[in-house]
Amino acid sequence: MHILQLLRKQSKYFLLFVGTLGSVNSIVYLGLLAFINNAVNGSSLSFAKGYDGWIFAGLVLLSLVCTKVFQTYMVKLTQELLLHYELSILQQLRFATWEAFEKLGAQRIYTAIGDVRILAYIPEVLVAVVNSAVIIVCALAYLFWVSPLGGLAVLALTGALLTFYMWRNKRIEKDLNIVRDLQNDYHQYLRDLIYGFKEVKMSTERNDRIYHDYLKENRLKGKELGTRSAVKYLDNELTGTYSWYIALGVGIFLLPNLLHLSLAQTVPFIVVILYLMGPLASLVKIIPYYTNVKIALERIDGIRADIEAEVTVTDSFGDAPAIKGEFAEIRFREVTFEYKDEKQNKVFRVGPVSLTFNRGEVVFITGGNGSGKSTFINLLTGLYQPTSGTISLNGQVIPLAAYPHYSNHISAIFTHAYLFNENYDQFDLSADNKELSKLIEMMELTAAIRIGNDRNFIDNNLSKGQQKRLAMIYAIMENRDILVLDEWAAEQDPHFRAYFYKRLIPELKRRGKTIIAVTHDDHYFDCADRMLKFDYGKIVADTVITPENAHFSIDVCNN
Ligand SMILES: Nc1ncnc2c1ncn2[C@@H]1O[C@H](COP(=O)(O)OP(=O)(O)OP(=O)(O)O)[C@@H](O)[C@H]1O
Repeated sequence: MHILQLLRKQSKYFLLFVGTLGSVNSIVYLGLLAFINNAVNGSSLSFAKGYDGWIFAGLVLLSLVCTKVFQTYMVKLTQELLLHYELSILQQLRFATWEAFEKLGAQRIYTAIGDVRILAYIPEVLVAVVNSAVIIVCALAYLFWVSPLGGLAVLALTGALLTFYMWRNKRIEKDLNIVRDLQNDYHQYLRDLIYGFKEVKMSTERNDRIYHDYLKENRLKGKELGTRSAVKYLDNELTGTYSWYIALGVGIFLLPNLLHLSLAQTVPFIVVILYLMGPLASLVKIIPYYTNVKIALERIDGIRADIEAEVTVTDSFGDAPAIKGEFAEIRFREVTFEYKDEKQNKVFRVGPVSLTFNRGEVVFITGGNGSGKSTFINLLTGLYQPTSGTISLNGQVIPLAAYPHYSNHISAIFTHAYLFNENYDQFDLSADNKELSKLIEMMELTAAIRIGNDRNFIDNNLSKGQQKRLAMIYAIMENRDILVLDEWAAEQDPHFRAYFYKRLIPELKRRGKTIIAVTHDDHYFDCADRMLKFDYGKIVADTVITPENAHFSIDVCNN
C-alpha cells in the first residue's frame, strides 16, 4: 500500500493536516521570498513599510509553529500506525492454524515484525517531502511572477534533477531489495551458527563452509550492494548540489553579460536558486529513507496478504460448543489429512482413520519413521483440521471453527517441547504450593529448578530430559482430561523411563486421565491398554492389550 493511502486510512484528518501545513507554509515561504528579494534590492513592500523586520519574524514563527504541529501530528500518527501494524500481524497470527503457520514460516514473521520498525521513518520522510515540495512550488511560482524566463530555466533544472533522482532511485531500489533478501538469509545462517554451534564445532569442513560460503559470501555481497547504493545516493547529493552551484554561477556571472542585464535584474533568480538549495538537499537526503519505508511496506503487505489468505478468523475464538457431561470419548470417523506441495499435489496422506479413544484409556502409538504418527498427533490435538471426515468429542462433531476449543481439552507434550519464559498459564508457582513441590519431587527436579521467585516462573537451565519432565509438571498442573505425549520418554534415562511407564502412567490413569502416547519403548508396551500401529499413514493394527495377549500384541506392534 502506498504511504499516503496508508496514512489516510489511519487518520481521516491526514489530508486536512497536509493541506493546512502546505497552504500556511506556501504563504510563509512566498512572503519570505518577497521580503528577502526586496531587502536585497533595497526596496520594500508598500504595505509593510517600517514593519518589514516584524513581519519577517512573524512569518518565520508561523512557519515554525505550523511545522512543529505537523511534525508532532506525524509522529503520533506513525506511532499509531506502528502499533496497529505490529498488533494486527500478531493478532492475525494467533488465529492462524498450525498448518498455516508452517506454511508462513517463522523467519518471514520475524522479518515482517522487523520491517514494521522501519515505518518509524515516515514522519521524517513526510515532513521533508511536504516542506520541500511547498518551498519548491512557491519559489518557482515567485520566479515565474518576477522573471518568466528565469522561472522556466529553474523549472527545467529542477525537473531534470528530480527525474534523474527518481530514475536512479528505481535502480537503487532493486539493489536495496536484494540487500533485504541477503539480510534475511544472513539471519538464518547466523541462527544456524549460534543454535547449531556444537554441530559446527564437530566438523572443521562444516565450520569453514558455513563461514566462507555462506556468512562471508553473504556479507561480501551485502557490502558490494550496500556500497553501490550508498555511492549512488551520495552521487545524487553531489549532482544536486553542484548543478545548483552551476546555476548560481550562470545567474551571477553569465546571465548579466549574455543578456546585458544588471546584477539587480538577476537577483530574484539568484535568491531563488539559493532558497531552493536547502529543500532540494533535504529531499535528496530523504530519498533512501523513503525507499526503505516503501520496501518495508511492500514486504509487510506481502506477508499480511499471505496471512489473510490462510487465516479466516481474526477477532475471536467464538463460543465453545457446549459439550455434554464429563469427557467420555473422542471419535474419529473416516478422518484423513493430506500434505500437499505448492502445486496442490498430494505428497502424503494419513488415514482414513476411524476409531474411538475412551476415557481413562492408555493408548500407545507405534510405527516406523515417517509412518504418520506425528501427523496423527497433530490431528488428535486439533492442531491440524481433517482434510475429510470428522472428529467428535462426546458424540458432538467438532466444527472447523471450534478446533481451538477442542484443543483446550487436551494437554500435549510434543517431541520438541517448548518451555515458555513467562508463566502465561498463571500456574501457582509459589514455594508454598504443596502440589507443585510434590510434582517437582516426583520428577526428581528438586535440585535442578528454583521456584518462588518474583516473576513467578520456574528458572531453568535444564537438560532435554529434565525439560520434558518440567513440561510434564506443567501438563499435570493444566489438569485436562486427555494427555497426549509424543516420544516423551525418548530423552529420559532408564531409571526415569521405567518410572514413567510403571509409576507415572498408572498414577495418571488412576486420576482418570486418558493418555495417548507415541512410543518406541517395546519393553513397556504391556503398560498400555491398547496399541495402535501406523504404517504409510494407515493404522495397520489396533490391539487391546490383555495379560494374555500382551506378548503377542507386542510382537504385532513390532513387526
Ligand atoms: N509439514 C509437512 N509438509 C509436508 N510433508 C510433511 C510435513 N510433515 C510431515 N510430512 C511428511 O509426512 C510423512 C509423515 O510424517 P510424520 O512426521 O507424521 O511421521 P512420524 O511417523 O511421526 O515420523 P517420525 O517417527 O520420524 O517422527 C512423512 O513422509 C513426512 O515427510
